[in-house]
Amino acid sequence: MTASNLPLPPGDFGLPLIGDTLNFFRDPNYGQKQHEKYGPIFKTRLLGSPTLFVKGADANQFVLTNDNKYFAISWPPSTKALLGNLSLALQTGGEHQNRRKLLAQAFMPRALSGYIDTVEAITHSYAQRWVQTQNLTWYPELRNYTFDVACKLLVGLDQGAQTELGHLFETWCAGLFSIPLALPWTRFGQAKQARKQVLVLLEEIIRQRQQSPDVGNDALSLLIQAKDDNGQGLTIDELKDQVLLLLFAGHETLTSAIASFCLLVAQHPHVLEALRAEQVSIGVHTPMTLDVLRQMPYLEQVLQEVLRLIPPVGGGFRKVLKTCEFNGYRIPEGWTVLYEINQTHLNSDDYETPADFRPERFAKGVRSKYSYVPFGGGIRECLGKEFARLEMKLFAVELLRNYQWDLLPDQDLSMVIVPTPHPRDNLKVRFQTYAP
Ligand code: HEM
Repeated sequence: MTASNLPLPPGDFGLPLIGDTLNFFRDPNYGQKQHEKYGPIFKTRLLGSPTLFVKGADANQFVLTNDNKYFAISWPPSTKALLGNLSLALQTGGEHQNRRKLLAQAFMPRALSGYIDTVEAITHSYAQRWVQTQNLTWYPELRNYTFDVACKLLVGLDQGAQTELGHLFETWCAGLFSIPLALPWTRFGQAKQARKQVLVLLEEIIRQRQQSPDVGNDALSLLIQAKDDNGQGLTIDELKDQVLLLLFAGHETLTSAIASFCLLVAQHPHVLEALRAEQVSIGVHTPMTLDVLRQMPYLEQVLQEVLRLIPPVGGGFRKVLKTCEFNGYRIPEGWTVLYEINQTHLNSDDYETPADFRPERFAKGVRSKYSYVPFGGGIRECLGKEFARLEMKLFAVELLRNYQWDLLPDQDLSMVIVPTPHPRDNLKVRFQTYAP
């Protein structure tokens, strides 16, 4: 039997045109409920496109190892327009591979080692401010923190969140997943305008850097000098789009990840106690190095479990390039597929009591590569994965060694999922210095 004779997966297209779009965005448990009804693969309609939701290690492997053959990355029209044509996120095939290799130079171990001091210094200065404030609404602060780190490490800019670039970047971000109607008062229109202004500022930064005798030691300096296999460097237009992508890709995701770490650890005092004990056993190391950071197995397990239980990216969209078969079902050309990271991580075949926060479950590593995919996989696996893990660890180490944070009463800790998971009341805490 050929793929075109096979049945379509079960499911319901919902309302004409909009299908189940509203339920998908409004109900954090939408995927889970539909899977309970239809099994590990179901069809519906999202943003006008017939869409298949798939979860589980086999489905992830099928989608992620067939990028370029059966599938291609897919973004909503607003995101495409705001990222720009020269962004790695939109590039495909050989061009994507070539650019990925070039950009990866900013995330090699040598580059990462050079970022440690900067992350430590920014984390320390934010933490000192939080001690002064004591009672905090933490999430917006954590967003400023990750943006400051990204600005400094990517383009050498200090206190990025307070700059014009920071303000414009917020307006740009707000339009990324919006209705693509470019009018002066729409979110998309304002974001397009902000994109133009952001690109002007990035161009100024890049030109100054190119003319300066001091090349700097941030990602931009590496990207300005980087060459592909043909000896070609990035043009200024491409540099701008790629830097904008990197600023975006790491900002919301990392904020969500460190906020979830703070929340889950505050809710599980025995985990906090074991984390602190591990830090005591390691002792003080100045300067901190990648090697020392590798000697923290329990912290590693905790961070893995945080990204399992509350993955910052819930899944990835792909367009079907060619009709194919999965698990006896037809996957028709032109449809959209969403591989679901969050639902995969809640699979009880791979994780005992999957809803519980139990870092020890990772003591023996992950069961299979595709059952644990917080950073995706295959040729589009997160480019900033090692950088993200480094920043999460440095942030955690600074807090575990020196501070105490307690959740304030009377707050709504239920999760908002869009654009990335965070507590509805933005995580209110009492933040103090810690003396063992
Ligand atoms: C905890 C933090 C992060 C998480 C959970 C995360 C997750 C992901 C995931 C799931 C993908 C693949 C999406 C897909 O398959 O469609 C991805 C792609 C990507 N990420 Fe991350 N990410 C994080 C941090 C970062 C950071 C810090 C950077 C860079 C500074 C970054 C840069 C990228 C880029 C450039 C891509 C696109 C790769 C490509 O298309 O080839 N990410 N990320």
